Amino acid sequence: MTFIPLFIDVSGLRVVVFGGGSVGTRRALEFSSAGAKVTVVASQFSHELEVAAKAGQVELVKAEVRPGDNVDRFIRGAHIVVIATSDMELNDYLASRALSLGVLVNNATEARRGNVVYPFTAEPIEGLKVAVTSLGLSGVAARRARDRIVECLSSDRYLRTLLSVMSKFKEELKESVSDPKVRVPLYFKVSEDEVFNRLVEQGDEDGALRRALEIARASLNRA
Ligand SMILES: C[C@@]1(CC(=O)O)C2=NC(=C\c3[nH]c(c(CCC(=O)O)c3CC(=O)O)Cc3[nH]c(c(CC(=O)O)c3CCC(=O)O)/C=C3\N/C(=C\2)[C@@H](CCC(=O)O)[C@]3(C)CC(=O)O)/[C@H]1CCC(=O)O
Ligand SMILES: NC(=O)c1ccc[n+]([C@@H]2O[C@H](COP(=O)([O-])OP(=O)(O)OC[C@H]3O[C@@H](n4cnc5c(N)ncnc54)[C@H](O)[C@@H]3O)[C@@H](O)[C@H]2O)c1
Repeated sequence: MTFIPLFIDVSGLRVVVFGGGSVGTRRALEFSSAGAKVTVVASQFSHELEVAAKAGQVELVKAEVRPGDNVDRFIRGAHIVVIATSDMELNDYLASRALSLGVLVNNATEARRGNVVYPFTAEPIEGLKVAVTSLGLSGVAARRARDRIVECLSSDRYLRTLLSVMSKFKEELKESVSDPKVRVPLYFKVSEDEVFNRLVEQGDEDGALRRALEIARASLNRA
């Protein structure tokens, strides 16, 4: 089994969450605040979910489900199914039904009995979004790894300046050079230039951007 990392815009997607306890609540609210249409199926719901349902943020379906029940009626039409009940046998059953219906499955109780894993994340650091997972091996280790990456990125002035300068450079180049085959080599050329890197290191955004544009102009004039 190979998991590849993706960042997904879930707005407008239909998400069905089985389980309305602490994990089901967290997932349902996160998907809902990212714009997904969320339905939670569970025998009991947290207070938070009831409040969210009253505010129209999630839909609640109260049902006691057993392995072997017809659960396809809940799953059909969903893009993503989240499995987070406290009944392990039921979770296995739900996972196998959802997988056989071709739906993306996030199994919060056993990562590899699903095909989407929920990573440890952080607020974007200067535009960089971090997500780390151990694919269920150890959440404790994955959380520590996330914290270390965040610490490292937050104190890295070079990277912060580089991101800001390169995004502006890219914007300018996209306006004047329509062919990406011409644009992209310029990004690499700039990122390897010693003077450019020194300016970035010094946090001189304006100077670094000027240098990048100079390099681009010189290359384009030569071509
Ligand atoms: C990121 C975060 C997202 C989220 O859940 O929202 C997340 N776990 C978080 C919290 C958390 N997890 C656990 C506790 C209880 C206390 C503790 O143990 O610390 C708490 C704390 C709490 O709940 O508050 C224990 C636990 N976690 C899993 C199992 C089942 C198992 O491992 O079999 C067990 C029981 C283990 C056992 O019984 O032994 C499984 C998963 N947890 C994952 C993600 C996925 C891959 C993780 C990886 O990279 O390996 C995966 C596979 C689920 C998935 O893919 O959906 C969230 C971060 C919040 C933050 O940012 O700090
Ligand atoms: N972050 C994570 O990914 C993480 C963290 C902790 C635990 N877990 C796993 O997730 C599972 C759920 O954890 P929790 O803390 O949310 O549990 P919880 O006890 O708070 O909630 C369980 C939910 O499942 C529902 N449920 C149980 N049996 C049901 C049935 N037969 N039909 C319908 N609904 C049923 C309950 O009504 C409740 O809403 C745990 O068993 C654990 O394996 C994952």
